[in-house]
Amino acid sequence: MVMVRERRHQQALKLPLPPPPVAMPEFPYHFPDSPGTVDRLSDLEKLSVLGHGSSGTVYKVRHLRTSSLFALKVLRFGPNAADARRQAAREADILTRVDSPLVVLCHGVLEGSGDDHLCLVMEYMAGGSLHDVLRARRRLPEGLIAGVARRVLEGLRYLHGMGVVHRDIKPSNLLIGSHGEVKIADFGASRVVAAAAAVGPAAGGGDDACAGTCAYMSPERFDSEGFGDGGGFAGDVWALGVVLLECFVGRFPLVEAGERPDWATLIFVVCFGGPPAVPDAASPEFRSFLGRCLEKDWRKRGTVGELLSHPFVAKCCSTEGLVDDTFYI
Ligand SMILES: Nc1ncnc2c1ncn2[C@@H]1O[C@H](COP(=O)(O)OP(=O)(O)OP(=O)(O)O)[C@@H](O)[C@H]1O
Repeated sequence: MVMVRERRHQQALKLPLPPPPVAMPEFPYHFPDSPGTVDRLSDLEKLSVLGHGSSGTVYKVRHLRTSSLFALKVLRFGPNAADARRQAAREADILTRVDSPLVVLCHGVLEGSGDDHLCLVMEYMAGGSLHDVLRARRRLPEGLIAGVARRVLEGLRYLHGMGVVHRDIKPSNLLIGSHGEVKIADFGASRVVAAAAAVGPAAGGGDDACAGTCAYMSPERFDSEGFGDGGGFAGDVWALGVVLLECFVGRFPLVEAGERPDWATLIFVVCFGGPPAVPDAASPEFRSFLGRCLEKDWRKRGTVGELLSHPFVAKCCSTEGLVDDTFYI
């Protein structure tokens, strides 16, 4: 094994290319075709804090002239401002490309008063995130999980078709509208790869293997040498599988209850452990679906297209129950 690894290192004369430079767009960024464009921070009134993330705070805001509600995501550039700016520019660049009811839309990208933060004016999602729902309800019934799976797969089909790999699918990045509709949010870790490569699971995953949240990372993102590089799109499918299993068991499913999913523990479990355990209570269809998402070899993992015709998601589409108490266990 050591010899094989040594030989692999000797052959690895190709260095990964540096990431392509991301041009900083001019702010305020205008979305020419969007009637809901917001181009001045002073037009927005802060109403409340919706949540905090690693890159900043999200506020619920009202547009003074139209009374429309938005979520204002304030990205703060800390001491490592150049990296954070590059990431924000990348996120803004992707947001300007996407336009789908399956994705949380952006209505403006604005500079704050200083140059230490950037504001994204996002579609307001009244139901919060899937993370909020799980915190309140702990577990979801299979019918709702199937609905979430279908929506996220449709969103991934749209994004992957445009060459966008999300790379951070997790409960707090799946937002819920007032009628329970699920949309994919947060493109801070995403990459655009060649759209032509997006038809299969084999497209490259980009430069920094660690972008996004490591808890939902696939084996090939933890160890591209051992599992083979090229899990960009397939990595989103793995993350979806972990999210759905979490919805079923009511806690992060890859470690024991009470154990912290730190980097070392996760590498051990994800790369060296067996396939994630699915409780006996899961139906055969759900079990089979999870097995296709959580296949450790990305080459054998289910593709988005295949999973959309899987019996588990083919029979149910509704996610209305995410905002309706009577649906819960
Ligand atoms: N468009 C939105 N509408 C309603 N609530 C939102 C919206 N965007 C974010 N939120 C809320 O704000 C919280 C923080 O979002 P944010 O994207 O900053 O961080 P995160 O995804 O939770 O974590 P991190 O960015 O560290 O991975 C979310 O969990 C969600 O509850």
